[in-house]
Amino acid sequence: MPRILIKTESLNFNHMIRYPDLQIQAEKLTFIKGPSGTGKTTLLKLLNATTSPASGTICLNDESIDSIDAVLLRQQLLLCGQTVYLFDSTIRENFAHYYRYRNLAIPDDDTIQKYLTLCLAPFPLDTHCQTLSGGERQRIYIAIFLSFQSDVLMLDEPTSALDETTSRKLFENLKLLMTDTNRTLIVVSHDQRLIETYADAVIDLDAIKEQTQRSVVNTALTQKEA
Ligand SMILES: Nc1ncnc2c1ncn2[C@@H]1O[C@H](COP(=O)(O)OP(=O)(O)OP(=O)(O)O)[C@@H](O)[C@H]1O
Repeated sequence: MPRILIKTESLNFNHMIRYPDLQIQAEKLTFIKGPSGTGKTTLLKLLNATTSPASGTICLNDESIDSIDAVLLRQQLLLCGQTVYLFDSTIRENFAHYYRYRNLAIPDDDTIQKYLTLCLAPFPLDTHCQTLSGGERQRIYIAIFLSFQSDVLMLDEPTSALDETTSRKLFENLKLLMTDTNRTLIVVSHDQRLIETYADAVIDLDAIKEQTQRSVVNTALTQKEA
């Protein structure tokens, strides 16, 4: 029986977006899709309390996130946003900056290289990030977040700067790693081919919007057959 990791109830953002009650399974890859402006990014931010709902509840393992320390919550539900923030320094220094910011020991070169390789960015660690392409920078940014090994990794549009082949390879690696390590991946994406190939579950906010308009608000979880 799949374990429910996250449950939302009567979630309302800014009296503007009314989410139906959602359930996200542990150790699965859940995609969130829907047209621009339907509240995909906002949902990720609500889940790790980067932003607050006007009303409604979010539970992580049956515990309200209101009773979880915000820093711990954000470490557990790590959000890798759609805007890539890298410092104008080397790849090694970028990892170091992010680890120092979190007061964590900086990983050794082999570990950094392992995550870069998983994210299809196997560049020398002394490469300056400002010399890299948009897609290369995006992969390095994801590698940094992946390396924190959070229980839940939330990726917002992780393939927006990547071609189809690179996107697929990245997701093959991500899915394998998260499955092997019993971790949960939640991904906002518009890429229907990626969703069809890799999703264990899909939350479609467009369908939700239509359901809401018809006042038939049900679970948004479309679970694929195992
Ligand atoms: N802090 C905020 N205050 C008020 N409104 C906000 C705030 N953040 C987002 N919104 C609004 O909420 C709606 C949903 O935004 P969100 O970024 O979640 O959409 P999205 O589905 O991720 O869109 P996209 O696919 O374009 O990234 C938008 O209308 C946006 O303007």
